[in-house]
Amino acid sequence: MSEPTADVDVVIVGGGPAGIAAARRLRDHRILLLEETDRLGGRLRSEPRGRYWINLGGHLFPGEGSHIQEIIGDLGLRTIEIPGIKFALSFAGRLRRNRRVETYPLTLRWTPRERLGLVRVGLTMLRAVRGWHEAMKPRSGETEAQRRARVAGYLADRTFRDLIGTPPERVDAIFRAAARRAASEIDEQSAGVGVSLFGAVWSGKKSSMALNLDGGSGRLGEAAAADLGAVVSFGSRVVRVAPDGDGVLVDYVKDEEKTTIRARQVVMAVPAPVAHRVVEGLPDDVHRVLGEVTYGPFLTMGVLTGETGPMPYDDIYAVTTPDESFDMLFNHANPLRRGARRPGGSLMVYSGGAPAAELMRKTDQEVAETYLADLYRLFPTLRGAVEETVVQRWELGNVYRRPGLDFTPMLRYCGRTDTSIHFCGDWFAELGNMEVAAGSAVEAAERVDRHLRAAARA
Ligand SMILES: Cc1cc2nc3c(=O)[nH]c(=O)nc-3n(C[C@H](O)[C@H](O)[C@H](O)COP(=O)(O)OP(=O)(O)OC[C@H]3O[C@@H](n4cnc5c(N)ncnc54)[C@H](O)[C@@H]3O)c2cc1C
Repeated sequence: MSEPTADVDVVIVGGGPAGIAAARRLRDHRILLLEETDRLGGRLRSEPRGRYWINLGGHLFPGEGSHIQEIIGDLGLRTIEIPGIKFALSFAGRLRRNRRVETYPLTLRWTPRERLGLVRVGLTMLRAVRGWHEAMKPRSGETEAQRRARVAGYLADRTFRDLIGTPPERVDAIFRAAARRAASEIDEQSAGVGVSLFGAVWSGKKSSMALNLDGGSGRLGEAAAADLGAVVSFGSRVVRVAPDGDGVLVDYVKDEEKTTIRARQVVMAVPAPVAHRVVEGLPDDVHRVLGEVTYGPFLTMGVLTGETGPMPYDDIYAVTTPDESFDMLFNHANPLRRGARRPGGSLMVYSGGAPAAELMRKTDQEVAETYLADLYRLFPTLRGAVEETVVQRWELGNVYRRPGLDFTPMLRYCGRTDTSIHFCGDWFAELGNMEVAAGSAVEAAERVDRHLRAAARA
């Protein structure tokens, strides 16, 4: 093991959207970004395939005025509008499309008992979503971090199951599939998490789910890596972060060799369980919070297709599929479907929560066979058109708030001015997304910047 060297102002651990945002904000200092894998982007991942891309991770980008849009613009990238239907529903053998999403269930054939159950849960949800929209509005004098904490507290004292009760099985199946967008089950996630999933979808034109990154979400990490250059060290797995006098020691393993570097400040831009494992010397309550943040798995499969004519899903971007082995299907070629229909296409299917954990234990080939069997049944014209499948396992797929998590020790810690280890990431929200990751990273980076400037003046 090499001797510690007092080398840099800031070490940033993790090169997902949070690490990228922090590195860009701190690039005027001497920084080093340590990333375990051979790429930046974290859970935003896609691979180019000709004019299409295979998508494997996050893909819905926030709009104008967001931190992510600022990064995208600075890097010379651009988001593109998704023209297609964002919330089709395939259920009981029929594909529902084109109507307002909240009315889909009303078009299904239900028994009187199911219909009554649906109306009951529908009214509960309408009230709760209205409350969520109210909670989302910024209040005067409030910082973004304070607003985020307040929204995370919305209906955080009970599970989503507590809120919706147990509706008849077929009604429940729709809610279960929708809830798995939070990589968890209805009885695991807080009611606020479940409601936020529906709130984002029921926002109509204001929906936050309307943009893709041109060329695929993987372009963000590629462009950021090119832009940051030599300050990124790939293949560098951080194994220990420990305060040391007025600095911090960071141990990392690269090419099987352990190196220790000394930094004045460290930004931890990794999932909470990783931070919990590697960071030492934290106050007990902060360490405990890191260990209590909950994640659920996502299993995704990208599908490259080579059809020569139109497909029944060409005008759709997303379909919820409660009857299938996957929870949702995305048509990643939809944003490119303007003008004449070009041959080929790209789809992604995913499972979240308990079914994802179960299916993840199978081999890639078994996963592909399971997913493809359902895809072919849904869209028989796909048979013979699939050219390639890529299976991706995300064990820490998404973070979701469980009822009862007291996040205040972490927020109090972030408010301190005497710390050298800072945290950011999507786990600062009740439900992970790239904008929270970037926003919390900019806040952490600003604390670091203030600290370094104050130290330089002293
Ligand atoms: C299938 C899927 C779909 C999603 N869809 C969307 C979406 O449409 N819109 C949206 O906003 N969000 C979506 N998300 C969530 C979004 O991807 C995350 O919220 C976001 O990537 C979080 O960014 P982050 O930087 O906090 O963490 P991550 O993206 O997880 O990045 C963390 C980085 O740290 C690195 N790392 C971990 N441990 C170490 C270590 N010990 N040493 C060094 N490096 C380490 C990792 O390799 C990784 O690069 C989706 C996620 C998945 C999996």
